[in-house]
Amino acid sequence: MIDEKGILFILSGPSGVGKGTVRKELFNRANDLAYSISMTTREKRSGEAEGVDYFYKTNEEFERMIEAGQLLEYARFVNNYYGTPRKYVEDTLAEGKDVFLEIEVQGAMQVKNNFPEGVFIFLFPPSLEELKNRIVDRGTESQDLVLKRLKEAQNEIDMMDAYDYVVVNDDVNYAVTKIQSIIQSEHCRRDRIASQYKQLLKEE
Ligand SMILES: Nc1nc2c(ncn2[C@@H]2O[C@H](COP(=O)(O)OP(=O)(O)O)[C@@H](O)[C@H]2O)c(=O)[nH]1
Ligand SMILES: Nc1ncnc2c1ncn2[C@@H]1O[C@H](COP(=O)(O)OP(=O)(O)O)[C@@H](O)[C@H]1O
Repeated sequence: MIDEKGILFILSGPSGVGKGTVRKELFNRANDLAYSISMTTREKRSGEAEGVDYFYKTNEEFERMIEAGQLLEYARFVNNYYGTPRKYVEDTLAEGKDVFLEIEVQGAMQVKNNFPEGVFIFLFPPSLEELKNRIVDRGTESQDLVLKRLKEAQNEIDMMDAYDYVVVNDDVNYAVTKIQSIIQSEHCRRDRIASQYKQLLKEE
């Protein structure tokens, strides 16, 4: 294989659409993807653990990482910072392993600038009403924050055209199967490009 680097997959979409749920199910099904655990300044929710769901940082620590260029992308989302550790992603891709990011839309757009060869997947709600129900039913946000997240969702949906794929999250299992198909297709596409390249080398 000519290109032995892993492929970077980015799953994004509005808050409450089911990114976390879909990502967890994707990683439950045996595969050799590496999940990049993000840094955040938001408070740990009950049931979450350091180094599993996020690396929890203070504002000061996070801003020091930004200044030191340690983040591949970062965004402020509903009054908190969220960011992707650059070194983990670059080292893992260099080892030939695929890396999977689950991030919000502003950050995904930064990754698109730095890593245009990444594969961008937008998770789409069956309807806005259903999106609202999911955020409310999850019960992690106050009413004020639910409204903030919904307002943000409208802006995020406007960015959908910038993505390579749109997956409707009507049913978790079906959405995960579609994402697995995208991963397989992208490997076949990469192999095709590699085989064309090999052919070119032979002809030289
Ligand atoms: N830009 C960026 N967004 C992230 C990162 N990690 C998580 N997010 C996104 O930040 C948003 C808020 O995450 P969180 O507070 O965990 O809430 P939830 O995902 O809605 O349950 C979600 O859209 C996440 O996908 C990251 O490293 N960078
Ligand atoms: N396909 C689905 N059908 C019904 N409920 C879902 C589905 N996917 C996720 N949910 C629920 O919606 C809520 C938000 O999901 P979550 O994964 O936290 O979203 P996100 O990470 O995008 O903010 C959760 O309560 C989750 O159980």
